[in-house]
Amino acid sequence: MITIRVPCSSANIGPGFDVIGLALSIWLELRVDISPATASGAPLNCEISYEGDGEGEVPLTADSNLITRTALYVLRCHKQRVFPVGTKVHIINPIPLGRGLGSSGAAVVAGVVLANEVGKLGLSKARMLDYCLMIERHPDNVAAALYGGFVGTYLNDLSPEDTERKEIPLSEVLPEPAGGVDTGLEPPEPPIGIGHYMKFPWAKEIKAIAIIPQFEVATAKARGVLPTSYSRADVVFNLQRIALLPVALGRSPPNAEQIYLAMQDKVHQPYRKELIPGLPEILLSVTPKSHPGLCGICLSGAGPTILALATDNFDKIAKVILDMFSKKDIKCEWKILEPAEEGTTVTYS
Ligand SMILES: Nc1ncnc2c1ncn2[C@@H]1O[C@H](COP(=O)(O)OP(=O)(O)O)[C@@H](O)[C@H]1O
Ligand SMILES: N[C@@H](CCOP(=O)(O)O)C(=O)O
Repeated sequence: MITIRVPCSSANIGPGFDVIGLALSIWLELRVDISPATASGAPLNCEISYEGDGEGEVPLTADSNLITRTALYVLRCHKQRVFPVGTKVHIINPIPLGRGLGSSGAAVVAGVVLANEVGKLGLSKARMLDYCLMIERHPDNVAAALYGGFVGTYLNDLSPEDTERKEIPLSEVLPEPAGGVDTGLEPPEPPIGIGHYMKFPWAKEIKAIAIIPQFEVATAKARGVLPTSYSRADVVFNLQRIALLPVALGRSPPNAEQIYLAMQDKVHQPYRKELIPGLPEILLSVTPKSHPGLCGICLSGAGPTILALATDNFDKIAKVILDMFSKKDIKCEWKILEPAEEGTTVTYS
């Protein structure tokens, strides 16, 4: 059996829109078995079972499920049109879907790693990141999930031909359904070295409180509400804060005032308030002064989860945010998470 574990992630951490990612301690797990002797004749040779968040909703056919569609894309780039005979993939997913905790990033990473394992492709993590970026086009979640920890990411300036290849519509990378109409053509291969990352230190005292509302916001929708251009003042505001953020979050003991300031944003959070009732009030009123122990607060990824970074008083901080959502008739669950330093792992038993 091959076990693939991929952590969830919180992207942006305030000003680092599409740049900063933090891998956190909820893991998507795949248990993969290849036994030709017990092959069930499943389409594309892949039988899928699923438990956890999304059970009953997430499609379980290899050409529709995001994890196996991604794996098929990578396999087909390597001239393998189907899974090995008798492939069984059991998916255990505790990452809440559509809440800003990187469920799709984790699914894409899991799919690329699945293809690498079953196809015996021998891809490096750097090359696997290229494949992830052909699907999940912002690097913050996938780099954090693949490499683990607190990361800064960037995309290379590619040649015009490579840029064109990288921007091929998603429908051509992952035709829907992937295996339905198999044209036999090779899918578009990713250019080499699309994206890169750098790991930042993380102060051991800081934990992440995730307040997870019981409604979904599709990342595509939350990107659709953002403007296509910004004022110089707003860009400079974010640059000034993002320059401080990795230093402030790596310094031990943490300085809450510095972290709070470094987590302010004018690029995405203000525009997403229309999708998340109560967001501006929560971000403005929960501060290190009013709530000792709090270091900083932001929207997690595209939302609706709120991420509060804190060193103490976790229950009190969570409760005040739960109460504010409750006034808007929004129920939430909450969890204390820690950085997942290791990133994606593969084990064999
Ligand atoms: N484990 C999974 N298996 C299959 N599909 C998944 C899985 N996790 C996420 N997805 C897909 O990704 C979608 C959520 O992606 P997205 O809107 O980007 O939100 P998130 O913030 O959770 O990444 C789900 O609705 C589902 O289609
Ligand atoms: N930078 C992206 C991150 C989306 O993260 P997700 O966890 O909501 O998928 C964005 O802000 O759109």
